Parts: sequence; structure tokens; C-alpha cells
Amino acid sequence: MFFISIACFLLFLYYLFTKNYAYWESKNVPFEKPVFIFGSFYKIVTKQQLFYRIREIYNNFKIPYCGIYIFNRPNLVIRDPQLIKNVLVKDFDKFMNHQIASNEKVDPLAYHSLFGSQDDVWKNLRSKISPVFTSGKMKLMLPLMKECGSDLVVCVEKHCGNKIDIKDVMKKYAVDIISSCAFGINSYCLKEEQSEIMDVATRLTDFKSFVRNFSVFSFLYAPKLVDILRLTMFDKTASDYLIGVFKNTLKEREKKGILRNDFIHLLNNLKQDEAFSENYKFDDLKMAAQAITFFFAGNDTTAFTLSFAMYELSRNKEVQDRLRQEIKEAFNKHGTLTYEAIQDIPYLEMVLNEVLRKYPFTIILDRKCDNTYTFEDTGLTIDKNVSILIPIAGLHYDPQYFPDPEKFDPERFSLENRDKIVPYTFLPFGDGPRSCLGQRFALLASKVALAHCLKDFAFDIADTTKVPLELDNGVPFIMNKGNLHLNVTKL
Ligand code: HEM
Repeated sequence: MFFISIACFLLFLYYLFTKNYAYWESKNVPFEKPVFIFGSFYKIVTKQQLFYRIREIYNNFKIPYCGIYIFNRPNLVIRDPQLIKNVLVKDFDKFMNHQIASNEKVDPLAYHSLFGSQDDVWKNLRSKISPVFTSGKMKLMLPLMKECGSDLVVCVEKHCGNKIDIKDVMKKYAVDIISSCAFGINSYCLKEEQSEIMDVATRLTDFKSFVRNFSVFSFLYAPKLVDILRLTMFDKTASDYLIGVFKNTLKEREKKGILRNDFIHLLNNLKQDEAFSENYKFDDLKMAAQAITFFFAGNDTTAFTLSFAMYELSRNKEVQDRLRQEIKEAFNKHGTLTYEAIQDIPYLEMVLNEVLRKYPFTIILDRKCDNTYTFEDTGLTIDKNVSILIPIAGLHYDPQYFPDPEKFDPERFSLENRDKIVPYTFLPFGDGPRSCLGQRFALLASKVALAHCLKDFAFDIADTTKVPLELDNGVPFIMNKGNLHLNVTKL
């Protein structure tokens, strides 16, 4: 009797877990047959990088949309640019939120961060925080970025005639920039061997640790576990440390009347803004939540984009030489790297766009359907809470949109060619009202780094670097496995 009860209980659990697996069939949507427990992500758990898994799904279904299951949850993958536009822009009010746990009591930082916030909390935050990222504000931050650019030059110079691990160096550069601009502090990662902030940054984005992976997994796919186990989106030790830094900096500035053109100053101005506080009380914790979000969102994204850029420039010497030439011309014309000088190097933006096409840090975008929704033209109706996935990695490698997609070719983004790019097929920063808030900041910080590195140094691939690069399976974004060594020479 005991064994029969156990068997019945297990069968019941099996039924509960797999009952969703009939969803796409019931909607007449072509779908990938799920593997028990993992759905379409079983290969990721075993051996495949998310980047290749998404491209495989995209290529297996050459139709406007298809269904997959992530664990036991139905997700609609849309690959038609018109449908993507509907979700990201046209019907944004129905797809405003991500599929993510949100509980103010359990994790107030996530609840009030731009990533984790939902509905009116997100709307309020986004409309008030957007002005922090205008071109004018970025221009004022340029001197802070250039200080990090100079430290980068010193660091590269030390490796001249030798190998440099560009992934490690770019991570230090990104942490230095975001510490300076978001927290108003010098982290000296490039200058010193050991930096406390570097350890914090590593903890915050350590997707290799089981605990971090489990927390992020629960936030995305098992919100009930977040409540029961009181999990947090950001690593607790790292976020507590950053809150401390944030509060100290605020106190110090108030005491000494320090004025600095960085995010902490702009966020503090928002706190004083009574019109803002009317619908959303902006206290120190909520301010710190934004600064931690910038720190989290702004370091690996920028670091890995830059290391992939240096890798491609080292493999494509003619692109590296042309870029160096344009950088030198801009320096000569403007005397130094001013904001205007950067705008005078159009090839820099073309190169970065091509890097972001080949190596989009965010492999998929997600949106949650907040109500029953019918896609125009297709007649497909999906139910409330179904997740929509936009396969950036698939679109960026579709030869229909980007011919010869494996080729590194910045010309795709030249003035003459960029209008030919089909809208909603190039999405490294997402699109629509919930697109990346830090896009301008990330592009400017990346341009400053490349301009400083290339002006007086030449790079090529070291014999210890595997070509083509191998991607790291253990992370849900795009990062190469191990070090990325380049040979560096002073010109
Ligand atoms: C190369 C660098 C970067 C890439 C490729 C990138 C990419 C993205 C993408 C794809 C999204 C999701 C957009 C969507 O769902 O439509 C996003 C969101 C976001 N990013 Fe970035 N990002 C980068 C750098 C940064 C930096 C430097 C910051 C801040 C300083 C930042 C702040 C944010 C924020 C706050 C959001 C959430 C926006 C919201 O939900 O309203 N990002 N980013």
C-alpha cells in the first residue's frame, strides 16, 4: 500500500509538471518537443551555449513564430520583424514587463530596480531616470571616462612586446568606469593588483556559482521559491557593500559640498525633486537600487563587448589600421579626445555595431504577455502570462538580413548601408520603451576605450588564443571561455 501511495504521488507530480506540455499543440503552434523537466533547454544544461541553442531553434523553424518550453513553461519565440515590432513598440502596454519574480518585502532592491520593477513602479522610474542618460549628461561624464582611458593606456603599455589578457583588462576598465560614474569612487582596478570593488563586481555577476545561478533561475522560472527561500536578485554581500559605498559618498558630498557630474549626483537631484516624489517616494534605498542596477548592467556588458572588439580588430588588420587612422585624424583635428572628436570617427561606431551584431551580450529578449493577446494578421491568440522570446542571436546571424553572417564586416553599418538594415533585426540594446537605458553610456565608454587603445598600440592574436573563440557554456550571456590573449606592440 505504501509503495502504491508513493507511485500515485509521483505520478501526480509528473502530471502537474507536464500538463503544460500540451499548450502549443492546443494552440496549433508548431513547437519543439520538450524534454522532461528541461523542455527546450536540456542541451544547455548538458553542453550547448545558449547562443547556439537560440540560433538552432531560430534556424529549425523558418516561420514567423514557434513554441518552446523552458522547463515546463510555454514560451512563444517570434522571429518575424513585424511581430517583434508589435511586442516591443506598437502594443508595448500589453508587454511592458519581464517574466521575473517581484516581491517588495523579500527583495526591495530588485523590486525597485529598473530590471525587476513592473507596471506603474517601472513606468515612474523609467520616465524619471531616463533624463539621467541624455547626450548632454553623457558629455559631462566624458572627463571621468577619459581618466579611465588614460589608466587603460598605462596598463596596455606595461604589456608592450608581450601578451595581454584583454578580457581581464577590459573587465577592469569597465568596473573602473562604472564605479566612477555610478558611485563616484575611484576603484583603481587598472592601476592596482588588488581592488575591493573588483571582488564585489565579480561576486555581483558571478553566474558560475551555483547559488547565483539558482537565484537567477528562481527569479525567472520559479517565483514561489524566491518567496519561500527569500532569495535576492543581486548577491547580498555585494549589494550590501555597494549600499554602504553609496551612502558614504552621499554623506561625504553633503559635508564637503562636493559637486561631480556623475549618476550619484543626478540621482540625488531626483530625490530633491518634489514632483518626482509625489507619485513615487525616492529614498536612499531606491536610489542605491538604481546605482547597483547600473553597476550590474554596465560592467560585463561593456567589458565583453570590448574584448570581442579587440579580438576582431586583431584578426582583421585592415579594419584595425583604418580605425587607427581615423582616430589619429580626429585627435589631430580636435587636439584631444573631445565629445565632438568622437562624433568625428564614424568608423568607430560602425566597428562597434558589427561587434554587437556578432556578439550580442543579451542573446534573447523576453516580455510577458499581461493579457490575452491576438497577433494581427496571424490570428494567433496567446493567454495572459505567456512569455515572448525575441531571438537576437538568431536574427543577427540570419543571412537574409546580414549576408555572410560569420564575416566581420563593419561596412554593413556605413552611412550608405545602414538604411538597408530591416528594422527590428538588429537589437543589441533591445528596442521600444523598455530598451537599454545605458546604451549611450555603453557606446561612449566603449569608444573611449578603443580610441585610447588603438591610437598608439597595435594588437594581434597571440598563439595561446584559440581561433575561432570558444564560448563559455556556463553563463546565460555571451563570453569566451578562459583568457583572451593578444600580442601588443607600441607604434
Ligand atoms: C554593450 C553594453 C550593453 C548592452 C549590449 C546592453 C544591452 C541591454 C539589453 C538588451 C537590455 C534589455 C532591453 C530590452 O528588454 O528591450 C538592457 C537593459 C538595460 N540596460 Fe543595458 N546594455 C549595455 C550596457 C548598459 C549600461 C552601461 C547600463 C547602465 C549604465 C545599462 C543599463 C540598463 C538598464 C537599466 C536596463 C533595464 C531597462 C529597463 O528595463 O527599463 N546597460 N541592456
